[in-house]
Amino acid sequence: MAPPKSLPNGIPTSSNTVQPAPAAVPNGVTSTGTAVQDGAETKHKHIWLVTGPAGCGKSTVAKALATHLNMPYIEGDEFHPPANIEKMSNGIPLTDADRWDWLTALRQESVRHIDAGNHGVVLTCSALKRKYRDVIRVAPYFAPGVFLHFIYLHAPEEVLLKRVGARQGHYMGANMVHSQFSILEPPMEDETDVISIDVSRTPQEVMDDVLAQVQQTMESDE
Ligand SMILES: Nc1ncnc2c1ncn2[C@@H]1O[C@H](COP(=O)(O)OP(=O)(O)O)[C@@H](O)[C@H]1O
Ligand SMILES: O=C(O)[C@H](O)[C@@H](O)[C@H](O)[C@H](O)COP(=O)(O)O
Repeated sequence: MAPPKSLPNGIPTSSNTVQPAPAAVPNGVTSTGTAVQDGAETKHKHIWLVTGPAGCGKSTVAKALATHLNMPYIEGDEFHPPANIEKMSNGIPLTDADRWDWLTALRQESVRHIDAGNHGVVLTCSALKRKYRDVIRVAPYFAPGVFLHFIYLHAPEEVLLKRVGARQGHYMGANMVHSQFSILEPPMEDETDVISIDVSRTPQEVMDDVLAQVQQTMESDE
């Protein structure tokens, strides 16, 4: 399939050029049953994208999942240009325009890891709006055969407010949480490449659920 039409910065122009998502991108993998313990066992390559608003636990979950699956981990926060970091540090929410190049960079970095021979990759990105998720959903155009899965972490705003408030040394302050919720578009039912996880539970409960659902996703498409 030809790559979608894109803007000069490589961003697909609109949803009518971003066809892939739920139906066209298979959501699972044939595995030997040991896939979750050893990702190298899987036949297909995977991008596991951990999403949700600030403080939902993306980094926490992604690091543990990457270790478990023996895959590289891409920390989305590290791919913001300095101008974005400065804005967020000053309590100014990013705009769509601020996010496009960042989203493309994350997609390209994921594809780069797949091209380099890794059997999969785990990355973090808030991906608050559906059109942001759609930017990543075109990854299989650039890495044919890769399967993309979103792991959407959700909890009430008050819970995340407390967690971001308690977190030390991060440019994203608690004053940014409300703006994240105000633009959040939780994945809809037709976004069938999404696993939803309630993160208002303990880290252990969250991780147990993530690993169970990841394994189930893989096995259901065997
Ligand atoms: N399930 C959880 N329960 C309590 N605290 C958590 C949980 N998951 C993560 N945290 C803590 O909440 C804060 C935000 O988590 P983090 O992984 O940085 O979120 P994100 O990457 O989505 O912004 C961190 O201080 C982290 O240790
Ligand atoms: O750890 C966090 O608090 C978030 O991951 C945060 O650092 C992320 O970079 C922003 O969410 C920027 O992107 P958005 O404004 O698109 O969420």
